[in-house]
Amino acid sequence: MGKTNMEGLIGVLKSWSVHTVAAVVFLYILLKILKRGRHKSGRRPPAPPCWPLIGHFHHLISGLPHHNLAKIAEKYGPIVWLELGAASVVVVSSSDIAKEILKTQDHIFASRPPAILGEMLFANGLDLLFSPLNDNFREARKIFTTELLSQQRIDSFQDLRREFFSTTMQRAFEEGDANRFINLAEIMHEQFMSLSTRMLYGKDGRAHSKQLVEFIRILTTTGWFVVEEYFPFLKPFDPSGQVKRLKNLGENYFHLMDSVIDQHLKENSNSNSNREQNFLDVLLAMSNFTRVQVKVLLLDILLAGGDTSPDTIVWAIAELLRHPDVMERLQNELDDVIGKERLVEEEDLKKLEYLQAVVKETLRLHPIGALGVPHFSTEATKVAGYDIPASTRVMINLYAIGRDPKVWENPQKFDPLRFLNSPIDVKGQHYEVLPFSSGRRKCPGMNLALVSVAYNIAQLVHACSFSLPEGMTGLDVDLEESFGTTLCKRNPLNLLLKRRLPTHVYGKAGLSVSAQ
Ligand code: HEM
Repeated sequence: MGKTNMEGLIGVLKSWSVHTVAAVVFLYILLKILKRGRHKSGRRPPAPPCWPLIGHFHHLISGLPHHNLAKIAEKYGPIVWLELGAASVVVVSSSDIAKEILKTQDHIFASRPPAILGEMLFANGLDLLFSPLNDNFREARKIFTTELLSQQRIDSFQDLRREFFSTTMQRAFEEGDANRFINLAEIMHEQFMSLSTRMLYGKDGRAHSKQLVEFIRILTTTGWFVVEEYFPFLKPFDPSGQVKRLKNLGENYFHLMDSVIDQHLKENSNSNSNREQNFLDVLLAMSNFTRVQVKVLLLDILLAGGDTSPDTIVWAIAELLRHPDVMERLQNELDDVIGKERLVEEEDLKKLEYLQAVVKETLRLHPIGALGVPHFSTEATKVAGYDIPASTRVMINLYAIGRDPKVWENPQKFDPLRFLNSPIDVKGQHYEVLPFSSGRRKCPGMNLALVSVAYNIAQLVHACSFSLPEGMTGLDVDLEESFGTTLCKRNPLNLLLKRRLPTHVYGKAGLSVSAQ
């Protein structure tokens, strides 16, 4: 829910006539009375002051939502009750309470609330990301974890990752040779989009389909905040225009994927080769999956697996540029373990302890899913001694948890040393740092993300030297955030990339080696 989205809400409110306002206020009061009847008694978590009609929305109007919610938590405590229009929301900002939600009471909180985005683009939550806790969830999760994201499958994509990183590096060096800067996020997004579609259906979607590239760009850059989700009685009138926009976007995607699937089936029937099955083959062979379901499962990966790793890599490089001592130590580790006569390989990653610490520290400070994906309670329960009714949305402020001063010493400081010789990991067993969340809904792409992120950072730091635009030093690299599909760096990180190792090393790895 970024600033522009809140401006959208204000715009919608401003455009209402007196009659509309009166009708809405009436409906609001009615809703409140009904709700009070439903949640008769109980001790709710503390709540900041609330306004009629919009509830607590005004606390989120300016600034970034995860920052605002962290400030509210500082004042009202680690579990807070918010009314956002008609939706009841609990926001959790401490590791202890996150553990209660994601472990002790995972069976109650592992569902998803209904969402307009899920309805319009994901066929009413027929995918995994938006699916409530039901048989569809269990089946989708199983197919992801066994057929696409298992360790064996991840290993089988190693050559692809090497190939696509080489393409990225080649392009960056060509630009560097011509003294042109590259936007790191841009080339990383391109790499991961090509990689995702190759993993999913064996084709480089970026190279093959301009429409797909455009669709992903629109989906990830436009606001996801839909006013009507919080004021459901407005949905038929669609005052923000978001409902129609998402519906059109969904229809475009389904159409686009139809042609990808048709083409895939045609090529399969024409080919007598015994190529290995890809994920689309597996999905199409599932007799109980409809075509719509196949399309929304593919969209989960295009979306959840698309920007997440590249944006994390950009954060890591930005932090390394701001901390030359950390950059130097990482380069020294890479030079000691790999040497300067070859490029990094994925087998090297487990020997690179400091690199692993850099990855963890980046994820602690910059969890790209800052507020996770909303959870939803399926029955009434108690958390931290408070009564939480059924059908309550739960947001876990993963960003605030990673920076909790009660847990982390000097929490704002980028200091990978805190993870060296420490048992704390980022894989969901230690609730002090939860970039991938934990429990039944934990990110199923975690192991793939961890290897891809570590590999790309290692390659960039070992094989490339970075220069910033003239007059800039590392300290001028800003850490301003943008809150959208991912919590990414707001301003582009423009870099001039040159070769750091002897030229023949790149030649041996199949890259062209024109003089610098
Ligand atoms: C640095 C990279 C990534 C981070 C930090 C990250 C983080 C997250 C988080 C916080 C969630 C929400 C968990 C919850 O609801 O409690 C999530 C869900 C999900 N992630 Fe990731 N993710 C990353 C990369 C990936 C990748 C590479 C893929 C797939 C290729 C992926 C696929 C998914 C899916 C399908 C879900 C929905 C799971 C469900 O609803 O059961 N993610 N991720």
